[in-house]
Amino acid sequence: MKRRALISVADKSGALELGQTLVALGWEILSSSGTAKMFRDAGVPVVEVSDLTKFPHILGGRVKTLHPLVFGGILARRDLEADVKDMQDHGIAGIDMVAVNLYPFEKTARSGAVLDALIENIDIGGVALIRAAAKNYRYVAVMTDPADYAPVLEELKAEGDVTLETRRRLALRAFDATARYDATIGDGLRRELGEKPGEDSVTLSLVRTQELRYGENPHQRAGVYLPPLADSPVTQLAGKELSYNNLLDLDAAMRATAMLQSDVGAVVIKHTTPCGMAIGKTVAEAYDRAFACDSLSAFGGVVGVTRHIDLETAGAISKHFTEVLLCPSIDDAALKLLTEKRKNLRVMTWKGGRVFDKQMVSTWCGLLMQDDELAPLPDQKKGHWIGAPRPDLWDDLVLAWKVAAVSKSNAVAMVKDGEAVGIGMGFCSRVFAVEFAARQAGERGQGAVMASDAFFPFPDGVEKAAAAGIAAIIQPGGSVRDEEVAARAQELGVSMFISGHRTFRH
Ligand SMILES: NC(=O)c1ncn([C@@H]2O[C@H](COP(=O)(O)O)[C@@H](O)[C@H]2O)c1NC=O
Repeated sequence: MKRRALISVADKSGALELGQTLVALGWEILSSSGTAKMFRDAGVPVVEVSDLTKFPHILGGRVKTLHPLVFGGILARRDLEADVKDMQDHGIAGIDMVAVNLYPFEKTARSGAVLDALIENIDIGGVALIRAAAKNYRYVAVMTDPADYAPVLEELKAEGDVTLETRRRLALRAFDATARYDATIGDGLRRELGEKPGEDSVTLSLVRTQELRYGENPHQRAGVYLPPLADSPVTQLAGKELSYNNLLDLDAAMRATAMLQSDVGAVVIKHTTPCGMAIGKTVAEAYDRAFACDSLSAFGGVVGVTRHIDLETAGAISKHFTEVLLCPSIDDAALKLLTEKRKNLRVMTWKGGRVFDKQMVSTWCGLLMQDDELAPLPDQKKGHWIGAPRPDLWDDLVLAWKVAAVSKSNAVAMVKDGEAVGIGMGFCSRVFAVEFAARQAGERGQGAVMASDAFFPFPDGVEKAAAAGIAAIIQPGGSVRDEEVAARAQELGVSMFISGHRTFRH
């Protein structure tokens, strides 16, 4: 008996050669209407599915291959007596190979098509054919990608058959392909219908869009993965390929510049946390001030700015070694200067936007997911002052709040005149964070303000801040010792604003 292949493909590349070779090897080809026409036009013998089933393609192609003579031929277990009897009783002939690729839902969604077009590009029969063939891989070879044709044909010629090992591998890939297809449909329809994904169970399909040279360390393999319908929100204009650690720092720079968005601001990130952050009248000024906070640590940092980069800013940035520069846009002349002076500098533009609404962290206990919101800003109407209100220091308090909110916990930030002068971050004790920030600030701590990303568990952090010359503190409150802490601040003449919310970043 002739072996039979069902070929039903939306993407017809390579399909003609596949059919021709199979026919030359003595196979019979079975195809749906468009694919059958392609074979007929090229003079390749083909049986159209509707001729086999004696049932026409109906509903404009919505039902073409969905028929027991097709699915029976794919799903029958050739060595099971009951299945063989069913095949004989119903005149079903076996189908030994299925080559199917699906209606281009992803391409249609990316083209901005409306709902009707999206719906018509949801493949039903093709997915069923693939799943049936993959389920019955012990007897059937399934190909879902034109790249499969050549190696499978070669094996067929060399071995006289597609080996079980190959059929198994193809089947597993096929199930991945249909899962990815359905996840993409879910994403595309959700987007079109303005629905948010559910939270009880999450279907994520991710495609590796970039293979990274290595991960956090050279012995770790790594890559960047995106959902099929998502694009990276950043564009690289110059420099070496981003590394894994660059991407982590870039994320921190995106968050920090988003926090600074209402101002002309700049941030320098090291190890996913700011080592300088400031606002200024110009981007160049903001950058110089951000750099000055901790110029030692800023070496090899990731710089983010909130406004267009002109030649003056490029001149300022080019003075120092920077790994990555993130900006909304940049002058051609500024880019030229930067790339001439700093060949490896990766220049990235970002107009806003991000890939996921949820922040996902993989732990040894499972994937943690949380809302990925920017920290809420303090509001004088919602929080309250302890001691004398200092509206004159409010702008600095808000900036300090922003710096602490994007810094690693435990974090405190000291700010004076629109510029971070000391950032204590990543400490296990809040009092150590204050000591570190105070050491960095030195004389500049006199009359500065300080933000803390969480409450003070004891008065000691406030005492250290007062000793550094801090005039006002902003903190969430919420400690059992809040009253003791507030009383100490008043004794020391430090005004305190209680904002009401915490901004941990572990
Ligand atoms: N409805 C069906 O019975 C059906 N069977 C196969 N297809 C798809 O039809 C496409 C090929 O169609 P044609 O050979 O007519 O160009 C393939 O992408 C295949 O996945 C179908 N179409 C969609 O569901």
